[in-house]
Amino acid sequence: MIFLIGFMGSGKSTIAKMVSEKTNDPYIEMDQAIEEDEGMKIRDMFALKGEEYFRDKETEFLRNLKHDVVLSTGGGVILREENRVLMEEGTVVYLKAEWATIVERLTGDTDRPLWKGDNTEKKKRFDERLRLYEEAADVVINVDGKTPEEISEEVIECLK
Ligand SMILES: Nc1ncnc2c1ncn2[C@@H]1O[C@H](COP(=O)(O)OP(=O)(O)OP(=O)(O)O)[C@@H](O)[C@H]1O
Ligand SMILES: O=C(O)C1=C[C@@H](O)[C@@H](O)[C@H](O)C1
Ligand SMILES: [Mg+2]
Repeated sequence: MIFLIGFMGSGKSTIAKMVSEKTNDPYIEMDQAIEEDEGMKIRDMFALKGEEYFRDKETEFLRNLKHDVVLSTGGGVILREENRVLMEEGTVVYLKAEWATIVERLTGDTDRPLWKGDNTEKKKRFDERLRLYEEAADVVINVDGKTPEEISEEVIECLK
């Protein structure tokens, strides 16, 4: 089991897909799986049911994960201790991006419910999470200035 963790925009979906293609392990997009189970977009879940409801769905998803997969997690999966413990079942790879890289990639994005407000608010969320990503990670990969191809190779290398 490979868990890719990291802030919004760090490249989890891009890299999970690539690693899965190279290793032939199935790939699951956690946000998408929850949206399908709930029949609702995460943005709407946040608006209609609240963030805690979505966080419960994340924990339920991890509890029920049985097969060996490459999992692209949601950016906030590290917030709950239970999630961090559940992920100890597999190899947790943290895609670590500088703040500037995240801003460069997500400027103009309107799809992510927690990518909102001014830059100070967003940067605060980023800074508060750094420690939790580090704590949950078995492996840290710095992604700044690297291509998806290079990063996916690094991920595969560290699984050997
Ligand atoms: N190594 C890279 N170099 C340049 N651009 C990248 C790289 N990895 C991802 N991107 C681009 O950055 C954006 C965010 O990537 P991606 O959606 O994979 O991140 P994510 O971690 O899955 O984000 P989220 O948590 O919001 O789902 C996309 O437009 C993607 O094409
Ligand atoms: O960083 C976060 O808290 C989130 C990231 C996304 O992947 C989604 O899981 C959701 O928008 C919350
Ligand atoms: Mg993603």
